[in-house]
Amino acid sequence: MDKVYISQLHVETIIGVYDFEKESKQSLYFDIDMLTDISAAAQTDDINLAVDYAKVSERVIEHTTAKPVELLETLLEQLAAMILGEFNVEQVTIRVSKPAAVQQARTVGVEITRAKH
Ligand SMILES: Nc1nc2c(c(=O)[nH]1)N=C([C@H](O)[C@@H](O)CO)CN2
Repeated sequence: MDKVYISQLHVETIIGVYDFEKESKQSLYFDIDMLTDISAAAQTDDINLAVDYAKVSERVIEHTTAKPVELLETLLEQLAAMILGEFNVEQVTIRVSKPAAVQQARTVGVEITRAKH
């Protein structure tokens, strides 16, 4: 299967378990791998037959900033369902990093893989 990907998409949003995290935005960085068959897009040179990484990026930013959640896990499940539901993607892997969360670590985060069933 082919892959369309987005690397280090930066989004500022309210996210976190603790009260202080609900008061100011933090940076999240997303890496998204989307498995899809690119042959129809390649043969026709038609963006409408491609998984448009710009549109996926827009939707990820929109969803992430729309309604705050506490856990990265919750956000990733929602984003995976959105991408599989709205785009021609068979399987998606999303990794989110929250670099300010643990002072002693360069970054921390969560990664999930979900497929269409
Ligand atoms: N597995 C997770 N662990 C933690 C999360 C999370 O979303 N998933 N979140 C926090 C806090 O919000 C943290 O970022 C603040 O330091 C802690 N652990």
